[in-house]
Amino acid sequence: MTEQVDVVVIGMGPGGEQVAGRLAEAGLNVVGVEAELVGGECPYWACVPTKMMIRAGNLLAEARRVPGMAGTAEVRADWSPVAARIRDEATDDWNDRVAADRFTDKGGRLVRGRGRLDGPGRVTVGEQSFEARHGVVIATGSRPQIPPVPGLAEVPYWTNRDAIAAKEPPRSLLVLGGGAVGLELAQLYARFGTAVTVVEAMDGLLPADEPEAGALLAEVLEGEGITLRTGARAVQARHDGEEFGLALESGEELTAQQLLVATGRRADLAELGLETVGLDPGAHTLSTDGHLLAAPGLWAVGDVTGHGAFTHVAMYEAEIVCRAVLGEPGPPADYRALPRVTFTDPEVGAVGLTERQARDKGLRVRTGMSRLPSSARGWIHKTGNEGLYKLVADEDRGVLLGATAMGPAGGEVLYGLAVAVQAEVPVETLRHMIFAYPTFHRGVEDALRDLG
Ligand SMILES: Cc1cc2nc3c(=O)[nH]c(=O)nc-3n(C[C@H](O)[C@H](O)[C@H](O)COP(=O)(O)OP(=O)(O)OC[C@H]3O[C@@H](n4cnc5c(N)ncnc54)[C@H](O)[C@@H]3O)c2cc1C
Ligand SMILES: NC(=O)c1ccc[n+]([C@@H]2O[C@H](COP(=O)([O-])OP(=O)(O)OC[C@H]3O[C@@H](n4cnc5c(N)ncnc54)[C@H](O)[C@@H]3O)[C@@H](O)[C@H]2O)c1
Repeated sequence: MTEQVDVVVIGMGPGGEQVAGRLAEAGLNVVGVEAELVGGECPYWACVPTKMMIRAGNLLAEARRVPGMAGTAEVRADWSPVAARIRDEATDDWNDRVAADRFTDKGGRLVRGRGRLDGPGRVTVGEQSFEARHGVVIATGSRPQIPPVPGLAEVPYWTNRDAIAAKEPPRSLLVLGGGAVGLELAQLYARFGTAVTVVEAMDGLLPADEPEAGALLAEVLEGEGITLRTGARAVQARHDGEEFGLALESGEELTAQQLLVATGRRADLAELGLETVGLDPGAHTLSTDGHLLAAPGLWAVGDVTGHGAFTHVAMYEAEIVCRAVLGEPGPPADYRALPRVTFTDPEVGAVGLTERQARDKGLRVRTGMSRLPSSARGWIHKTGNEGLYKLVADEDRGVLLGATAMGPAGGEVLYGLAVAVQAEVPVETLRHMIFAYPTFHRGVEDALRDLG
């Protein structure tokens, strides 16, 4: 028996939950299908618990900055309140009852299991089958991408999930991948006393960001005692029951109690039945139009679209899909001012294009940079004041294409820059603004001056 409904949402992470909840509230008959936990990766194994862990690590770091600034402080790190907060406050011990109730209270129907397309508008979940009058939304997110390093598949490595569920910090940790996941976790574990080594294949950390930001972050992390190996290729992984070993192409072998693989994420589209709606199940992401339509009556939101693996992208796309399904007017998706923040200390906030991306597009680019320690606020702040601002301007149009705000409040400073990129505020207008003294964001004025 096939049940007739209005909409089926496959995957109830931040993107799917938002679509399904809002459409149910609007009175549609919505089925939300979830294979694991309603809420997805973000609240249970990603954004929320990592930011709780980072908050704890940053508290330790701030306390260690007291000497020479405000007296003396004796700091003894203890992981137990961190592990307890993750269980009690962030994840309810990885129980999604609150999130599931939130959806059903809006009038939605939750079906537990793995959803699969079975032709246009049709979805099966185990023995159950649904036909969706308005359409189907794919919001199945992503999972860790494990690189083909010989031996890696045979060893009990950690992914982000294990790093978040850990009941105590390991004595030593090898982190494969110097991107956002790897570096946020590397720094916070190091602050809790773990001896951390990061192995990154590219020449610098955060290779998708401005190289100046990656270089400064490397300096900061090394200053905190983290060992970095950049431009390093892992050629063999092993585990002898006690210890992990990672052999590098250089001949060096790194060892540690734990190995965290943080080398990116990929959408897993193979088992979704995409071939039944004329789409390629071997694709890396689902291609969509400006209103997130992947095929007639089939929308996609979140990590599966490849527009940026961030919760704010999933939620932004969810709103567009809701409008499309409800027939409400609204603009198509616009990713020009996509913001992203890596919550290391200092935070690395970025929006729009990097200098390299802008030049690769053939644009005439001018850049401006300022360093936080030489701003008034940076000088006042003193210890922990590392940071920089970099602006990328389109010389022909006189507007910002992108910007990086790195510093103690880099993610917050980013907001003004994101508005400037989104609204195409002329650089000339930005130059004649008043920047409050002595804020961290005043460094943006210095970077504007450096734009020339
Ligand atoms: C360690 C870490 C930290 C992060 N920190 C941040 C951050 O600070 N800020 C930020 O913006 N982003 C962050 N992210 C990224 C963020 O978690 C993701 O971009 C976000 O969760 C994506 O949401 P989504 O709805 O696309 O998918 P997901 O959250 O992946 O949810 C997809 C859901 O679909 C379910 N599912 C999959 N296949 C099926 C199926 N066939 N049937 C039924 N259900 C299915 C899954 O079980 C899952 O619950 C972080 C990621 C990681 C790994
Ligand atoms: N604060 C945030 O918003 C936040 C935090 C964490 C994750 N995320 C999201 O999750 C996504 C996944 O994060 P991630 O850090 O896993 O991926 P990533 O793509 O950001 O970084 C992965 C890193 O691993 C490196 N790498 C790949 N293969 C390697 C190999 N074999 N050996 C050594 N290094 C290798 C890459 O060069 C890259 O620097 C991010 O792109 C981001 O969208 C966001």
